[in-house]
Amino acid sequence: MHSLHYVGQKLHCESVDLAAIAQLHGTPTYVYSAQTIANNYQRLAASLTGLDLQICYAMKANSNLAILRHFANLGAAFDLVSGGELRRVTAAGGAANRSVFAGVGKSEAEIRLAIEAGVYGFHVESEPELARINHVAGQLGKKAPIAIRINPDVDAKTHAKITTGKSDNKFGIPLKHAAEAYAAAAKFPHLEIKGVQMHIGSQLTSVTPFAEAVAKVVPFVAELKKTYGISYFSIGGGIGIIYQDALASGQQSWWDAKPEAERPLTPETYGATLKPLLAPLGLKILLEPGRFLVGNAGVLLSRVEYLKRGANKNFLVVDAAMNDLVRPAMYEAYHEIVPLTRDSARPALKADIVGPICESGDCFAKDRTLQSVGEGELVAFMSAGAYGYTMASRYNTRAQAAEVLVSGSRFELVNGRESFESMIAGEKIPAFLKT
Ligand SMILES: Cc1ncc(COP(=O)(O)O)c(C=O)c1O
Ligand SMILES: N[C@@H](CCCC[NH3+])C(=O)O
Repeated sequence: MHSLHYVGQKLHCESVDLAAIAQLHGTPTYVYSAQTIANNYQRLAASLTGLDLQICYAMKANSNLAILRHFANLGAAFDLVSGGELRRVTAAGGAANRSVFAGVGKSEAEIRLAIEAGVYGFHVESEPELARINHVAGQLGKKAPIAIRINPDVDAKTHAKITTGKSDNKFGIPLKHAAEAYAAAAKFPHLEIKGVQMHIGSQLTSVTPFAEAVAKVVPFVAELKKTYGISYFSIGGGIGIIYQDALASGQQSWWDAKPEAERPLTPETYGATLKPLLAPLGLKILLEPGRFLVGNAGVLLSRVEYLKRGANKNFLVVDAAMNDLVRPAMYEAYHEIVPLTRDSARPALKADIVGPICESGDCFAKDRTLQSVGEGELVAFMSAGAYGYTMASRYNTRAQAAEVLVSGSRFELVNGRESFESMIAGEKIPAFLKT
């Protein structure tokens, strides 16, 4: 469920007409719904009541400071993957001491920053990393809390580029080597073994791989509790969202019309399936959802620049591009595209929806049929709240988009459109080129 819906013919986010935001702040602009995020968060937390639960929002999905503060207010901690993300948590007023630090390539400087900030746990991805964390903690005269990321070798049945729990992915330590890794960790004087972690992939639309992975590692987790007295098990993130039919799925009626067996993965199914596997462990359970919490809470607003006729198809050239939203180019991802003002009396148009960047891959959709769009009109790319702005680049010297947060009938710019001056601020012409 989400808060994007038509009021009459105008697409709204909560009570705000999205066209008013586009008018005021221009396009391309990301818009997020605070209400949808809160609903997603509370619904997921409710599905696991009874467990000692901490949601660590995977901030790589959307790390705007306003979004982070919203999560902090809701009681979330954070799953972070870089020193930069840690600094964002602090800047937003989030709790670093309840947050966890993942990633295969943590630098010494990042480890130092995280120990000083008092992170809850380092999610360690290799044996050399154990040695490095121990070394830095020793220099600081501290003990660093760690959990080892287990790679359970389970097929997440998602896009090949976003699966992480198979043995040929770079993530985690294979289950069969994990006992040895923990034994190695126990020997380091500046490490405190605190937990265990796994994350099998992103955009999972069935609960089966989650259940398979949890069931596979639970016996080992119970062993760790006995041997090392670990206190937590992080089962990662990965819950998928609806990309096709994104707009309609915001309404209860869409769900009611579907037979139970055909409903996409819900937090209720996720919770009901995993709770019986996790509860007997008697451990704190951490979840690291990203996309599920923010994906359907965001849209990317864009304006149609041209309707161009090709030899055998139409091209709708919009002012957003792959630098703003790279998912279609990178994963062949589907994003629903809808008009901000609908008019069913107008003929439908079939076209490729493309951006202005000089790459054939700068294509959001092929042969898509859109209702009521033409030159100068506004469209929304649905389900763009996760891995949208955070994956943006400046390719073709395109400024990064603006971001707006909506709450009820209020909205505020939470990141202004990047200026040309700030894009080039770090660049300079060296003396030897100056004549
Ligand atoms: C360690 C870790 N935790 C959590 C996530 C969040 O994933 P998602 O946005 O699919 O929930 C990711 C990204 O896949 C991750 O690498
Ligand atoms: N960035 C990806 C998901 C990868 C998640 C990060 N481990 C996406 O847009 O779907």
